[in-house]
Amino acid sequence: MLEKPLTDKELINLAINLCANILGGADGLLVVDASDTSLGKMRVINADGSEAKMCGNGLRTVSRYLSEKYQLDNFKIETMESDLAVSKAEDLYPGVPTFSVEISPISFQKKDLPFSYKNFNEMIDQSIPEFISEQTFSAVAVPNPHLISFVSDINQLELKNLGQKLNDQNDYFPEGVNISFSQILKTNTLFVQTYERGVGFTNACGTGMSAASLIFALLNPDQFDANKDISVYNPGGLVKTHIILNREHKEQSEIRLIGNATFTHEVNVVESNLHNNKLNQLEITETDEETAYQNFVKTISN
Ligand SMILES: N[C@H](CCC[C@H](N)C(=O)O)C(=O)O
Repeated sequence: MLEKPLTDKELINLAINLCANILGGADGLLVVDASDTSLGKMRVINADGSEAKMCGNGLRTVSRYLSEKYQLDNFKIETMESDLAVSKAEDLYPGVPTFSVEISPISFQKKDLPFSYKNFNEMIDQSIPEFISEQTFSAVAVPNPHLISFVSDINQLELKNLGQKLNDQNDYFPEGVNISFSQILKTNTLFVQTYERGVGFTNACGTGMSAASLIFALLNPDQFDANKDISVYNPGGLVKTHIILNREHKEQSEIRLIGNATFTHEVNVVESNLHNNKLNQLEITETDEETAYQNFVKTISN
């Protein structure tokens, strides 16, 4: 714990510097604070310095950090909009610590994303020619904003162009949006690639894979088995999701994201250098966990 918390300005400067210049780059900075309501509080700062309401991959790693700090396997973590239930799960593979986290709250309302498109209040399996013709889109907040489109093949250039269009100054998503293209490989098996708000392409987006799983369950009853987890492949590997779908009140559906919480390096830094955004004297020690995760990735084939 820091002697003196970083100011928001210090956090933003540090996130931009860390994500651009350390360890070959990172998607964002996770901040663990004390909490009055849960075991700890997580804040998410994107690589561009913007703050997000939620980070699914981040919540799993913060869960592991707090689980090991307090020797607990089931607890809650405070996030911007709600305190979320997290639990240690069975390792996906030897040497791959795994956590299951609640992804919530869920909203399809335009005010919660926010988006504006014609007089729509929701955007579900909607043809939006202004985005990409012959493709349908669904928008959901978990609670950060996601735009999901199911495709037969992922056109990365189209995904990048749409990602840039809807995260630059635009009238559709004034606060930007994470965009995922997803393929349905077979029953309860997806591939998801995400262009993330505030970052760009990442290996995996936990909330993106969670949002895609929920929309998949909603739109594909014939390929969704509610009694089983969904396997979600991504450019970086695999996670599982579990969806409890409430068709009558879809915002009361439940999402659990289950996946690795891999600490690739330990980084020690003098606190004053965090406040001054000086990262030229870091003490970095690599762990063997990335090797274990890559060994796991070798065993999965979609
Ligand atoms: N870029 C996202 C935040 C990080 C989400 C992602 N890293 C995840 O694992 O969910 C946003 O601005 O909403």
